[in-house]
Amino acid sequence: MKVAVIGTGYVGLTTAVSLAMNGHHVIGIDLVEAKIVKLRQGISPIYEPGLEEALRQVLAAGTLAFSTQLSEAKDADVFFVCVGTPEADDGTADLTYLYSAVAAIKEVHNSALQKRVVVIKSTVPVGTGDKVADLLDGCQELSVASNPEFLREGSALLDAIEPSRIVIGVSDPSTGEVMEQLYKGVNAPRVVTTRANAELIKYASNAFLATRISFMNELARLSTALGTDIATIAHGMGLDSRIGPEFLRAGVGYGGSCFPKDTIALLQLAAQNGISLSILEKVREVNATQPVWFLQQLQKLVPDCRGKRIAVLGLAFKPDTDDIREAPSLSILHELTEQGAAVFAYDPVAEDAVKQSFPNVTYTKTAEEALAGADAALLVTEWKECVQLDWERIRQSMAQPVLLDGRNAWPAQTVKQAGFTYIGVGKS
Ligand SMILES: NC(=O)c1ccc[n+]([C@@H]2O[C@H](COP(=O)([O-])OP(=O)(O)OC[C@H]3O[C@@H](n4cnc5c(N)ncnc54)[C@H](O)[C@@H]3O)[C@@H](O)[C@H]2O)c1
Ligand SMILES: O=c1ccn([C@@H]2O[C@H](COP(=O)(O)OP(=O)(O)O[C@H]3O[C@H](CO)[C@@H](O)[C@H](O)[C@H]3O)[C@@H](O)[C@H]2O)c(=O)[nH]1
Repeated sequence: MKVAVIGTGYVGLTTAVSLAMNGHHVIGIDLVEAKIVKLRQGISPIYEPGLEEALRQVLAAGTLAFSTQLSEAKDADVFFVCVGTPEADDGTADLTYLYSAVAAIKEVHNSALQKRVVVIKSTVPVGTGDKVADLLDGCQELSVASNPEFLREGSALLDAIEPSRIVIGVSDPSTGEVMEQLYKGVNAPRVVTTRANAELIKYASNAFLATRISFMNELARLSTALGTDIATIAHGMGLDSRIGPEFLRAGVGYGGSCFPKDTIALLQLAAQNGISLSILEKVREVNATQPVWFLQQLQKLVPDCRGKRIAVLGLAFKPDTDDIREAPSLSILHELTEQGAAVFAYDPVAEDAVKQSFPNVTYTKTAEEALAGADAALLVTEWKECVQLDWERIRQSMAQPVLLDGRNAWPAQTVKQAGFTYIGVGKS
């Protein structure tokens, strides 16, 4: 099929590459010319292991092309809308990009006889698909499907190729058939339902995952008070198949481009409908205070950070991405610099994104460099470069052997044996 993918961020780019790998003829569209220029050269504007290689393969095979002009894709059978839906000032999802993409489709699409589908992949509030259908009312051959995306940054392409499920929201069977043709050969359970259900499945999934994390983070605070080990507790809980092992890792809090904005958007959607999602409110509150709680643990060991050299390892909101949107590292850097600490930070790929906001931080080329001479070290993102370290050498290079493990990823026993004072999140 001929497919236009509008927006070449995480979702658009991985959608375009995976569809092209599946034999569709795909054209990726973005307003930002610099992105398109790079993409045409096989350079991915986002960092993810393996993504650039896959991009180059489909470019070479001729199944994927890029343009700034949607008119070049006017013959597409399917228009994927993958533009951002960021948090507006009031916490609702800002649909400006989405509606302008829809207007562009309406303007360029080639009013042929065959059916064409506008697929909303962006995360949007319940009712948006119906509004888009209303906007396209005059275009008989265009129908609208909601097809939310569940990929995770860092493994986005793999998640697009092998999704956990394909959720398709449609209002007529023939649109469902086009979607089925599009995903032919993709081995994943299907949920074919209404657009509204599909839209809510997306928000509910993210809200539930965020809830698990905040539940474990709050429990970690109790675990610290009791002297128990949250990782062992999570393991014991996760063996129950009704609970499962995923998303039970306590840490410095969740970040990223999705959980923060999608939880507030869901709260606002509920409020607009007269419903209070009080559990979700707490989830956000716990997440906002988790970096604060973490720094209180540092205070136990370093009561006054003024003039102290503090190493911060990891800045991206999670490993294998250069995304720093809503990363817990940002509030940690802010607080430490406010307190007058001399902060030495290391991240294998996210340094440039952070630099502008924190010019007073010293950025190092290796984790070892950040740790040398430090009075304490904080693990904020569990990059392998920040976790697999020669602890004997680090012990000798640090001014004070103090480790605060914000991801429970350092080997607690090993570092203690090497002479470090170690504190994790909900474990000591
Ligand atoms: N990032 C994720 O992991 C993820 C996962 C699942 C769902 N989502 C959802 O998918 C959507 C996109 O997320 P993202 O992270 O890829 O966003 P992004 O902001 O990284 O990328 C969006 C891209 O769309 C482009 N764009 C905006 N308006 C356009 C237009 N009219 N025509 C062409 N291009 C246009 C922008 O220039 C940008 O490159 C959001 O709704 C998000 O919530 C994101
Ligand atoms: O047990 C855990 C798991 C994750 N995290 C943190 O949670 C955040 C989000 O992680 P993850 O969900 O892996 O990354 P995202 O790429 O933001 O993916 C989420 O958000 C996407 C955008 O909507 C969805 O598509 C995905 O299904 C959903 O997992 C990160 O800061 C992680 O460090 C924890 O603290 N503990």
